[in-house]
Amino acid sequence: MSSEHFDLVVLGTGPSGGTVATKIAKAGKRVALVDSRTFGGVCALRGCNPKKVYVNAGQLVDQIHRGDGKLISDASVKIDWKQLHAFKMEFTQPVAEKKEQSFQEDGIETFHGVARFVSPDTIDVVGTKLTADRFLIGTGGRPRELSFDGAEHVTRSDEFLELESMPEHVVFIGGGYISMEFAGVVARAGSRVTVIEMNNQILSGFDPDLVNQLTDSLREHGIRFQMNAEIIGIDKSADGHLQVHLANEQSPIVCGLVVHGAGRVPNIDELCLSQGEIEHGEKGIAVNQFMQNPTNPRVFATGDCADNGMPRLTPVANEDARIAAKNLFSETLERTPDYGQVPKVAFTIPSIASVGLSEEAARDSNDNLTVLSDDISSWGSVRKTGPTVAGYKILIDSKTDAILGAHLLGPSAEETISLFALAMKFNLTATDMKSTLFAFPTFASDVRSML
Ligand SMILES: Cc1cc2nc3c(=O)[nH]c(=O)nc-3n(C[C@H](O)[C@H](O)[C@H](O)COP(=O)(O)OP(=O)(O)OC[C@H]3O[C@@H](n4cnc5c(N)ncnc54)[C@H](O)[C@@H]3O)c2cc1C
Ligand SMILES: NC(=O)c1ccc[n+]([C@@H]2O[C@H](COP(=O)([O-])OP(=O)(O)OC[C@H]3O[C@@H](n4cnc5c(N)ncnc54)[C@H](O)[C@@H]3O)[C@@H](O)[C@H]2O)c1
Repeated sequence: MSSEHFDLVVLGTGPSGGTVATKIAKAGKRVALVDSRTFGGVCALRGCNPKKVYVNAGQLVDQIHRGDGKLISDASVKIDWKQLHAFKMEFTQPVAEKKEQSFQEDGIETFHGVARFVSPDTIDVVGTKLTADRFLIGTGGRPRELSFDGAEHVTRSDEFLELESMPEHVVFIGGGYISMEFAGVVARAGSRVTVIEMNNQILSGFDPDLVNQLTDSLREHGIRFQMNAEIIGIDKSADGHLQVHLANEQSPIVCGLVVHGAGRVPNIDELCLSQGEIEHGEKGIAVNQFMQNPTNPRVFATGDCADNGMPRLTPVANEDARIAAKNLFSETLERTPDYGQVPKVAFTIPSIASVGLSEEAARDSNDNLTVLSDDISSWGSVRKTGPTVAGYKILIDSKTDAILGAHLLGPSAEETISLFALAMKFNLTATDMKSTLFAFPTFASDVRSML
């Protein structure tokens, strides 16, 4: 059994682990990098990037259908899942090899297999022992375990992204990011869609009024919602159909595919963290403001597996990585993350976005709240794309003119929200934004009219 010593061992090659490994290796340290799956992490291989290829297809079909008889005269387009999958592979296929090669060119030693702590300064990777002065854990997240009978029939998001055909009826469990992004594409491709949500609202982190506006529009596009629903089991019939049984419903929902969109949890179960004396809990690996674990100071954690109190998104993982890289070998720990205001976007069709406080939180914390909001489906910028839904809600402190939160729905909401994130990070007031000349005609130029 071999054993090697490194300055730093990094677990996970996603946006956070990969970045830290590269920065520290470039600073001259001896670095090992381990992943249990192909190199590249969730975002590049099984998350943000491949997902966006699918969303682009759904948006394209949507825009063509909306423009029928207005912008164009023949809207006969369809999604070919086999072709779409092949196009997605153009982006994902080269990642693993290119990434690993690039890590090795930076002098990083790469290891494949599940990493497990055997002591506070040693991990085991399929029989090889790696000891280190520092460890960076960036093992990300995984879908939450589902506890009902027949959960093995549920397709996870990474498996969904490998499908080359889509059945006539698809059921999504949960009405969060993953379900609502995929559901929009599947519906635009012509399949029936049912979303089963345990709560009374989908997309819980977004503005409820805009979510209602979006939900009404999704219903018009044939997406069916079962709210406040509890799945008690899934059966597979002899002909391959799945039957989803809900509490308080006599007949099961019959479909060809059930997709997991019921939340993700930190991917830490296999790490044997207790053997490494690493404090952790349900929300992930404990970290202080320097991204360091309080019970094993050799260990730092970043991204989706870290209990950093932040949304589990790539920009957060990147910021964690920036800070961990500064602190890992620093004699004085002083760098802390500057997350600013993290913009959130669900790439629904059209997209919904949010930054800063919700209306409820702004009301609780501010006596001088002004709420600017409207349904802007009839605005020229929106109608020029063909009819769709759009709206906004902007929260302002009427005394200081500070922007407290911004919530957008509609074409380009995914881009426009970052203007608000920038304004809020650098304390621009509502008047500052309103007095800025934005290029016209663009969705950004609508911001002046919103304020
Ligand atoms: C379908 C989907 C779509 C998403 N879309 C977006 C989006 O549009 N925008 C956005 O900001 N975020 C999105 N996310 C979230 C985003 O992917 C994550 O926040 C981000 O990837 C987290 O990065 P990370 O560095 O924490 O680790 P990850 O990217 O999760 O990578 C972790 C790596 O660790 C490896 N690993 C796990 N356990 C071990 C072990 N024991 N030993 C060795 N290696 C291990 C894994 O194989 C993996 O490669 C999406 C997620 C999903 C699932
Ligand atoms: N655009 C993006 O930034 C993006 C896209 C995809 C994923 N992500 C990340 O991945 C995470 C996971 O995504 P997700 O969509 O799986 O989770 P989510 O947390 O966004 O939503 C999960 C939903 O499932 C519901 N739910 C949970 N268990 C259920 C059950 N048994 N039956 C019915 N409903 C149930 C919840 O009430 C919730 O509405 C996100 O929180 C986000 O951090 C981000």
